[in-house]
Amino acid sequence: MATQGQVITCKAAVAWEANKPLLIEEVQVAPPQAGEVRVKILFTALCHTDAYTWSGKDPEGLFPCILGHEAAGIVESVGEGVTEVQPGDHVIPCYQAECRECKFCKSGKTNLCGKVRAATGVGVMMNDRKSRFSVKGASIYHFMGTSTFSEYTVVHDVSVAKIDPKAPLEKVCLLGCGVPTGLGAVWNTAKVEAGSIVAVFGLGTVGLAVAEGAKTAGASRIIGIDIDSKKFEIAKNFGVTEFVNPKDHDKPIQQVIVDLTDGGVDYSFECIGNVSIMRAALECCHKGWGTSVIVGVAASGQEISTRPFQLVTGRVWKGTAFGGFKSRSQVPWLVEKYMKKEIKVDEYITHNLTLAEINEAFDLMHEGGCLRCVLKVHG
Ligand SMILES: NC(=O)C1=CN([C@@H]2O[C@H](COP(=O)(O)OP(=O)(O)OC[C@H]3O[C@@H](n4cnc5c(N)ncnc54)[C@H](OP(=O)(O)O)[C@@H]3O)[C@@H](O)[C@H]2O)C=CC1
Ligand SMILES: N[C@@H](CCC(=O)N[C@@H](CSC=O)C(=O)NCC(=O)O)C(=O)O
Ligand SMILES: [Zn+2]
Ligand SMILES: [Zn+2]
Repeated sequence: MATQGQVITCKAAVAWEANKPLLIEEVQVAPPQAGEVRVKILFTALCHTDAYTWSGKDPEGLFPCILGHEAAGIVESVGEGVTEVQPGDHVIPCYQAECRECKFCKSGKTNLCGKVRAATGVGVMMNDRKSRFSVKGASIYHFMGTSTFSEYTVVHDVSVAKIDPKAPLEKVCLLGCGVPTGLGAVWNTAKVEAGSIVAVFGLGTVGLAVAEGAKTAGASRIIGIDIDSKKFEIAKNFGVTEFVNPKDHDKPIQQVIVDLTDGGVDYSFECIGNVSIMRAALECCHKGWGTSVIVGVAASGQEISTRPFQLVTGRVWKGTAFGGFKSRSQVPWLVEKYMKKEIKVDEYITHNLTLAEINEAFDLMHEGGCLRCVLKVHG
């Protein structure tokens, strides 16, 4: 292949500073080293976590960087020792790696992987602790080990899932983050049983995927809570059976939910990233068994609190990363489920733009009508 082993110059959206508009730059992307894969990104969506890091509130946020972690593309070239993917394979980059060798992977208790996390948290590659991106000689940090707001990116081989080449990349890019996170929070982390009463706080993509997961798990009631009543109509399509807008009530929202459910819900999910709502989500759970799962990502310095009595009396607080899914093993399975129409994906895509329009796409995220905006990255 003509580009193999060569530096590729291409377009990428660079976040030079927190909160400053992203700039489309000519970026040099170095060839993949041992254990690395260079991917031509065809489509990327925006997730709220990109906005969070861009805002400057992420303690791991480094600038300048190339954000983006919910995408799909085609392998352009591979470094030495890479055996599981080859040029031409269709792939989804995975910010949650899966090496199958580290103590996390072998534990059978978690989907977290320790192989490359120390490097991805500081915006570099494991091999030489350097970035593969530069602009006019200045190094640009990677983000979450994926950096998909670029025409080409370099990822670790443990951070890439090979998928069915027949899958439409402009849709299945969503299986890189938000949809699996919501489904997996229900199926893997909470393990919701049929007949359960479920509360979902925040009806963005992640919260709606929680609702979808709860519906397929056979939940009897799925209560959606959001401050924007316009979300309620669309939420019905994802399985939400009842809606509560905290603005319509004088009582604390946890009391409203407890009163609605004869003592509290079996499972609750916080899909916003607001520590006060995390408390409410725990405290609306039923005494003795109610379990609350934290999905939302809260800003640096924010901490959760509740009376320990809430836990003493049987409520359980959990959290989830990528919905507990083992990325390389299970993302291809999620793609197959989508192809068989067993899970929704298209329904979460409300907007389509191009990489050049990325700042408009971020603006859309803050408007009520946007779930996921998919960017066409090339041409
Ligand atoms: N743990 C993990 O692995 C992952 C975590 N995340 C995190 O999950 C969260 C959700 O992501 P995403 O769905 O993309 O985000 P969205 O912003 O699309 O969804 C959040 C929703 O919550 C609403 N909301 C805001 N404040 C409140 C409130 N006080 N009470 C009720 N609803 C409220 C928002 O309304 P409005 O739009 O009007 O503000 C919005 O509808 C984010 O924190 C994200 O970083 C995402 C992916 C993976
Ligand atoms: N750098 C952030 C960490 C944010 C975070 O918790 N990320 C989630 C994925 S969010 C995707 O949209 C995650 O998987 N966490 C596990 C991990 O190892 O990062 C911060 O410090 O707040
Ligand atoms: Zn995400
Ligand atoms: Zn591992």
